[in-house]
Amino acid sequence: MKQIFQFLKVYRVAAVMAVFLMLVELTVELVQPLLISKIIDDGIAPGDTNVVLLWSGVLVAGTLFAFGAGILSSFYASHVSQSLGYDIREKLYGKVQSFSYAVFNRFATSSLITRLTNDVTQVQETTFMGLRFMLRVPLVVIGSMIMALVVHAELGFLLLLTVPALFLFIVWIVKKAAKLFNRVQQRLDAVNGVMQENLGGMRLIRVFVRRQLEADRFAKHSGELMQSSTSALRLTEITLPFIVLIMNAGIIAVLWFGHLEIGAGSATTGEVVAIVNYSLRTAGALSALSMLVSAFSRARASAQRLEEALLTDSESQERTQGKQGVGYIDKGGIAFEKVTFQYPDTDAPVLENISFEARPGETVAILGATGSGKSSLMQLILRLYEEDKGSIRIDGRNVRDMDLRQLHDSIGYVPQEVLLFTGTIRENIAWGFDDASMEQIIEAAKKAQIHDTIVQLPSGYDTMLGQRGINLSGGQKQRISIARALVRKPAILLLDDSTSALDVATEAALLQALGEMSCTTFLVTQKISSTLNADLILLLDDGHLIAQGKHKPLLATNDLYRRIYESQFGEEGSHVGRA
Ligand SMILES: Nc1ncnc2c1ncn2[C@@H]1O[C@H](COP(=O)(O)OP(=O)(O)OP(=O)(O)O)[C@@H](O)[C@H]1O
Repeated sequence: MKQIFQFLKVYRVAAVMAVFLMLVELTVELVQPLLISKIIDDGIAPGDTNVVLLWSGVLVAGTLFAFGAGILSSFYASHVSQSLGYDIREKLYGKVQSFSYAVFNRFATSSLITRLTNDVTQVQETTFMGLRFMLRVPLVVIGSMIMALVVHAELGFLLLLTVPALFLFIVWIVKKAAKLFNRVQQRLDAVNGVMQENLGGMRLIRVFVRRQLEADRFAKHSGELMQSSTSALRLTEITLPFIVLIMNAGIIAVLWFGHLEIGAGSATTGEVVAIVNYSLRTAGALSALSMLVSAFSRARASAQRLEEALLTDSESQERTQGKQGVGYIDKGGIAFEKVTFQYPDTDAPVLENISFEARPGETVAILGATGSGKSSLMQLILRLYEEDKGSIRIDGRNVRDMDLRQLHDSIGYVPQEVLLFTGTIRENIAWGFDDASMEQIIEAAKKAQIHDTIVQLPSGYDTMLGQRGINLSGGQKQRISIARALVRKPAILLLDDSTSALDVATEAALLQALGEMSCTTFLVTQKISSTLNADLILLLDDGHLIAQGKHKPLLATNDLYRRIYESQFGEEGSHVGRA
């Protein structure tokens, strides 16, 4: 909670104003029963119309004043709570952006979305309620008790008996409910997770006839959410009837003893009415407290989840800025020296003792079975993860010493899973390199073999892409993604199985265009056709670099490479290839 309170500091003036105006409103409210008792005892009972008119006038003026103060207090409270929500969202979003890739993967995306939306809203709403009611409730209760004691000590004492017991009961509820609401938020994460997967994979779900199965999975998680929400709400909802029951018993006691006191001449009717009035106000305040309990319990759970994310370490300055603050790559020569890497929280390394050297401008093809570590190797070059042993050098400099931003600026990366955004094709190609001119965009699109396709579209480069590029074919998406990597003229180009959807002719044209560029290219591929002209082929098997070299020597000396070759070109091709 401490972190969240820090956010309030900026708005302390408005928060104080909200509370101050609420106090004004409250003071008037607390004096009202006293005025009513005066009207009854000094005006109505003796039949003095002037007294009735005078105090009624004061009562009406006070009520209007309280009304104005209440509205102004609400204005300030909503300003504070909405601004607070905005600030927390901003800070959290920035924080998530600053997570290292390993830390980012620790949080489920759906959980981060719930935190950024639902959890922030909970805190926001409770802050509003807090400013308006959190202080008001205890003050109404304490103020009513004091005023009741002032009006009539013995009858006021009855009120004093009931309130502490109720207060302890509410504290118990708050503690219990916080745990339950925490579970509600976790289950909400799960529902969001399933929803995200389902909406993202709608096409696959239909094709695999999994609609019913997925609907069942969703219903299961949604049912669990309903169950935990119901238990949490049930617990908080019993608070209200319980409070009303106890307070009504107190009011009956006040009326009973009040009538005895009036009979004995030691209390007036006005005093009994005033005490009943204070009891009713206390009951109202405690009922509001029961709603606050529910909101506060939820907000507490949400605040804890927000703080967990806010207190998670960002990527270190040293890691992002580099020890020497240098990162731009001149030539693009890459050397791996006995590199071993293991993902955090896993049992075994996914890459072991990898050594190779790619000279500037060379094309390196990485070949290997699925799961052999090809993508992981690329992630190490990008420094999304860092090696555990050995070193990676680019142009002779250890990547660990390089400025991460500059390093990424010098690398063009095309991930295995193409990600396009809602926007025009032009915007998608220029994404990450906003200064790109139209000529540069076209040049990149030509090299990526997608220019001819784009110009045939009715709106050309201004064609709007739907969500994730829904209106394009798989191969078209891949090529736009490649154009995006090329437009920045990178020193190093990493293509992670990015040509899988291209036909052989288009792929050959693309590789030729890439070969004419001066960048060092890493090409993860399953197709031997892509490796034929590579300067270096790395053959990975279960995290080990079992062979490296050019096509012909590998074909002649390595059994696995030859088998892969033969599986794609047939044995005939193998003899031709070796010749
Ligand atoms: N974020 C991660 N956390 C833990 N393990 C991971 C992570 N990413 C990948 N792995 C594991 O590392 C191993 C290598 O994965 P990697 O993605 O590098 O293989 P790959 O050769 O690129 O496979 P593919 O051809 O199927 O893309 C796999 O066993 C995989 O399960």
